[in-house]
Amino acid sequence: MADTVGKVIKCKAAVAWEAKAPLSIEEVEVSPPKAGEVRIRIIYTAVCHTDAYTLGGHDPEGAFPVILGHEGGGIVESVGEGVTSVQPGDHVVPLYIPQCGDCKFCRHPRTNLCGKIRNTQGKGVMPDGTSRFRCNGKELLHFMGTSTFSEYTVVPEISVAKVHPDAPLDRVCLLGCGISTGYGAVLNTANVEKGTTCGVWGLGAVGLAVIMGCKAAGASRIFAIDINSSKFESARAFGATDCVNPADYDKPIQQVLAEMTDGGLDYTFEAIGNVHTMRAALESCHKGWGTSVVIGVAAAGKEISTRPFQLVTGRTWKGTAFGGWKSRDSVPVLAERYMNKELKLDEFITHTMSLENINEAFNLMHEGKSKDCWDY
Ligand SMILES: NC(=O)C1=CN([C@@H]2O[C@H](COP(=O)(O)OP(=O)(O)OC[C@H]3O[C@@H](n4cnc5c(N)ncnc54)[C@H](OP(=O)(O)O)[C@@H]3O)[C@@H](O)[C@H]2O)C=CC1
Ligand SMILES: N[C@@H](CCC(=O)N[C@@H](CSC=O)C(=O)NCC(=O)O)C(=O)O
Ligand SMILES: [Zn+2]
Ligand SMILES: [Zn+2]
Repeated sequence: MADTVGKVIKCKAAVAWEAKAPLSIEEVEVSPPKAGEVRIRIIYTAVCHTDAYTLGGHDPEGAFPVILGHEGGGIVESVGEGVTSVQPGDHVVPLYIPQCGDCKFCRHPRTNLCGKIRNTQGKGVMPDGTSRFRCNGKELLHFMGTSTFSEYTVVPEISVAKVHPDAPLDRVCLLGCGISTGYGAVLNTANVEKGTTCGVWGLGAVGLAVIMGCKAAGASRIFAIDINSSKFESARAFGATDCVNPADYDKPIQQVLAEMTDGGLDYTFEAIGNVHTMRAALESCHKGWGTSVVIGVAAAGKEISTRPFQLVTGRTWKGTAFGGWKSRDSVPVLAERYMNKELKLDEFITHTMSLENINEAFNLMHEGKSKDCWDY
């Protein structure tokens, strides 16, 4: 048993004191887990565009000061009273969509949006309404129920997926968000069939994972659409058959794609978070049956629009959170798929750095150069 059990742990964390300011590396105090909670030593974390979105002040739920981060991999340090599904030493991935197994969402086969702790999680506190983090005498908020930008974090038991001990944490941390999301958007939310045509807007980690899913589903053509043509090489490596930069055309991308595909695509995915590309993705779907899936998270106040006629004439507009995966059940399975070489993770890692350089990781993400993963 670790000698930290039951005690406050002092460790390093990247604290977001306010929106639009760089993260600050601080010594923080992490309280022991209460009943039904798990304290995790985070070994690796990655950055996701959603961390930048919240830090940028675009999240209507964003509150500060906070410890961001939601793509982590770690080892259970200690557990609170009544925790039975994990124990100290287990390798785990924290989950921003929990799975209680009992709420009406968990019992419904068509959603993964467990509702058990959504209200407190959205307020940045644990289910009992309090925080486990303090810094310089001030309370810090949790983020997405995970707060992986800290060497130690505390999460509810229902927000932890136990993975195989041989699964490398520097890789499977990516299953905490972007890769699972893009891959699941294809396999769960859209249910892409063999031989169909697909298109994805935005070739960050999420968009590349969409391409990986489309390839796994047996799509006949996979269109990769981005305004940054330097992304096309990796898109092709993941399985894109056609790369299109809307800036190369003097007509709307909807029209370009309709001409290239005899009327439009069977499935489209928006992985940017821009309401204009969400509209373009919907309108690039084939009349009568095309389905478009919104993955990107748009800034506070933004709304989507299209002519209702687009839906009247048979297109479907859907969205996905965490790729529709029921999280505790699915993340261990995805980790096994990685270990069996059925799912790529290594190829998504562009940089490895230390926690001290986290602001550089955010800069690289803003420059469109990275999927970052670092160790502590
Ligand atoms: N629904 C869910 O559960 C989840 C949603 N997300 C959301 O998904 C989105 C994608 O995340 P991530 O892959 O990390 O993001 P990235 O920023 O890495 O990728 C987005 C890509 O889109 C490109 N792009 C920007 N504007 C346009 C445009 N107008 N037309 C075409 N391409 C464009 C960017 O180019 P450049 O780099 O040059 O800017 C970049 O290549 C984000 O909104 C994120 O918040 C993420 C995870 C889970
Ligand atoms: N807090 C925001 C919405 C942010 C959001 O949509 N988050 C996604 C995951 S994005 C991961 O990188 C999500 O799963 N949402 C489901 C949920 O219940 O939050 C807002 O208030 O608009
Ligand atoms: Zn994310
Ligand atoms: Zn539930």
